[in-house]
Amino acid sequence: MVDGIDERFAEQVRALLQPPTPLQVQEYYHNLLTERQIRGLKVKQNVETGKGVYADLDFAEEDVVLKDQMLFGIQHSYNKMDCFVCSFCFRFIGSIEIQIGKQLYFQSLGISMDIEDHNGTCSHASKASCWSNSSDDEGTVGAGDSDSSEGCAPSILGEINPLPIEVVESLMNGELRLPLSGKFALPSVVPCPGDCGEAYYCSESCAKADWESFHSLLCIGINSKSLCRQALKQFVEHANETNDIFLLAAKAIAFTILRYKKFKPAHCEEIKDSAVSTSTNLSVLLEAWKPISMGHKKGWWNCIGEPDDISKLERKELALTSLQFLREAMFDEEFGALFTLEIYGHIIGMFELNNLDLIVESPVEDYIQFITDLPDQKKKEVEKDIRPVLNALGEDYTNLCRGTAFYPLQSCMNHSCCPNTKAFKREEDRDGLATVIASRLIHKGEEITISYINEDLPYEERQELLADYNFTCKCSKCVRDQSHTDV
Ligand SMILES: C[S@@+](CC[C@H](N)C(=O)[O-])C[C@H]1O[C@@H](n2cnc3c(N)ncnc32)[C@H](O)[C@@H]1O
Repeated sequence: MVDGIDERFAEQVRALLQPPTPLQVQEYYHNLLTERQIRGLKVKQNVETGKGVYADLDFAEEDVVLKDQMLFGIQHSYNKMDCFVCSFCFRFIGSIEIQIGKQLYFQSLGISMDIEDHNGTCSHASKASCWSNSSDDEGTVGAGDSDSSEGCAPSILGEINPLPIEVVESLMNGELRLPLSGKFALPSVVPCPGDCGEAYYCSESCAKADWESFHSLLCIGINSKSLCRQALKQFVEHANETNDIFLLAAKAIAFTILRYKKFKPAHCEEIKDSAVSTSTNLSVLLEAWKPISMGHKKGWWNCIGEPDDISKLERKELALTSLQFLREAMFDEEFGALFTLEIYGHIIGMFELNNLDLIVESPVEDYIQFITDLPDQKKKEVEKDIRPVLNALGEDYTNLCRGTAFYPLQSCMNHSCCPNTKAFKREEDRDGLATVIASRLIHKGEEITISYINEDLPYEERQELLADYNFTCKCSKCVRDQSHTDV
């Protein structure tokens, strides 16, 4: 596939894809852990498994080992119709009424959909799917299990019965209040400073952070800093129709450009060089790219996909179409290497090898559970107001924000089929942070491991799945299972 830009920027691309030295790795993660005030962890490299995270103190079973803030994350486009969340930190925003109203609105248009968890590394139980549709008398509530991570809430949802559109609209615009919803107050909605009507936030600080880190270049609103908003719209449409991982790759590119622009004046000042040379530009670009340079990566077309996945050539063609829209929207010769197919493919490949499913539980579920658990008399009082809304929601009500995200520390954790931690959201984890919990006692000095797959599968199936990550697992369980297979 001929691509002139790739040839022109070949040298810079080589520099960007050069793996960091052990010293650079050590420095980067030391600074990251210090800045984020994360205690008890170290990142070290070893010859066999590359970077890994190690315990720097003892952790008891169930201790939180890490809460990791993502570098790049997106909510899946199909999920935006069901869950209204902050575009930066992924907390639910607005109000219970807005959440329900939006979902009912898209449901009424026939375009709401939920796609169940797929092959992610983060195990999480969706309660919505196991709610029974108890259409019996109002007010009768079973003594259900209220454990949010596993139990099935006793339902007071009735037959599906759509609400008139005026009622749905009054939920969305705040005119209609649901009983006792004030107990589940959510942050007010802050609109995008670029006025795109696509991104919303839980606070001014999230809006600012998103604008400065990514969104100013990716916004399709009137204050966008991109070169061509039309091309951006086409880029987004293409990504939504094909693979929304392109939206995440665009975030990684925008992030690097914005850092480049921020670092460059200071860098030029430092070297007192007004006629800035190509090598200066490259060193600024390498600095801006550093967080991405640390991620384990290979070209998207060289990642092994599912057997029925698209071919290498199809991946390249798809990525090139996407990249062409992005070039039109924000190409600049100064950091042209970021717009080569080689770099685009490696960013996507990095996400393929490292990403974690982004999952945040909805407060609407807490609200419905709360109503369900009310004493009979109180429930009878509120049911006449809430029953029509619950019946309109129906059983397929979606209660999870779903997306995908790249986390700088969690992505350094190596795999084991007998891991000592699990990536797991607790009841109180209601934002986009990744939470890693100790599943047994971990001693200082031990490597922290997670499982990338379902570790309960038989040996051959585990190795087959791990082939996607390009290694053969040699953990103690695999060594034991293999010796049994060999006998
Ligand atoms: C999510 S990254 C983990 C961090 C990685 N070691 C690094 O250097 O950035 C996944 C990659 O780490 C390596 N890896 C993870 N677990 C491993 C294991 N148990 N044995 C060998 N290699 C492993 C594989 O190359 C895999 O594709």
